[in-house]
Amino acid sequence: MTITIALPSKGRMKEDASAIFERAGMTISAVGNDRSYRGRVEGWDDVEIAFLSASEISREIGNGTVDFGVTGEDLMREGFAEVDKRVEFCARLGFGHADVVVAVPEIWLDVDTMADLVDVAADFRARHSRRLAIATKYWRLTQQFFSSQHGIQLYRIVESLGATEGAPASGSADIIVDITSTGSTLRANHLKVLQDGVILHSQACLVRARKESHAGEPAVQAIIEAVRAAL
Ligand SMILES: Nc1ncnc2c1ncn2[C@@H]1O[C@H](COP(=O)(O)OP(=O)(O)OP(=O)(O)O)[C@@H](O)[C@H]1O
Ligand SMILES: O=P(O)(O)OC[C@H]1O[C@H](OP(=O)(O)OP(=O)(O)O)[C@H](O)[C@@H]1O
Repeated sequence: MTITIALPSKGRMKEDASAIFERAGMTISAVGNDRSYRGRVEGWDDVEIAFLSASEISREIGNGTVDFGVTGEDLMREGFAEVDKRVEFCARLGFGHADVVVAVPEIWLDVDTMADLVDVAADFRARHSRRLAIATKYWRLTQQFFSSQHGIQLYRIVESLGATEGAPASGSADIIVDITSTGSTLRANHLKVLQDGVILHSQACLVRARKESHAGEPAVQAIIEAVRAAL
């Protein structure tokens, strides 16, 4: 059986992902020229590498079109409902750290917690006859956190595909849910993270598609063990 591992072809996770595999004793080389999107692993003839973007990798693992991949936990959890049934998070790799957070304008002085936001959402309805607008590209995580975990139903999601932190200032939304690592983008846009507003601490993970064909396949376990030993 050939096992396909999807690794980032570009972006912030590319170098660190390759380095982990190198340390795991799995040296990757491109098949064909340097711009090839296929690779192989020296000494592991049953393994092939597919180079894809981080978001493509999460999709392909969730669909089971690849066996393993390195991608952000946020992308996996946003992409698929009940993701733990579809995939196994085999290892947290110690890079690509970012938190998915709820952030509000700094000038909302009396809003510091999700409980405060419950009041704000009710207030918006009563005073402004409209719902609290949340700019985000994390629809699923936002809905789970607001509706299921905090019982907030009075909100509206405004889809944002970039520059989410600018939405409150431009008036297209009231608050945001987005990823932050250093916090500098939030500060530059005069936004603050709510005290209990961290939805997910994300980092790069080795993720396996749960497939029946993996049972009793020695190479599957060997890959997991090699990567874990490299951490
Ligand atoms: N400061 C950050 N901003 C955004 N994402 C970050 C940050 N730090 C780490 N990440 C993580 O990086 C991953 C996205 O990686 P990256 O932005 O390199 O993908 P990409 O190559 O741009 O993919 P695509 O173009 O398909 O969106 C996510 O899992 C995210 O959590
Ligand atoms: O907390 P910070 O360190 O300021 O990082 C957070 C910012 O970084 C990312 O944007 P980026 O400019 O990387 O663009 P991208 O999301 O399109 O990759 C992310 O969308 C945030 O806007």
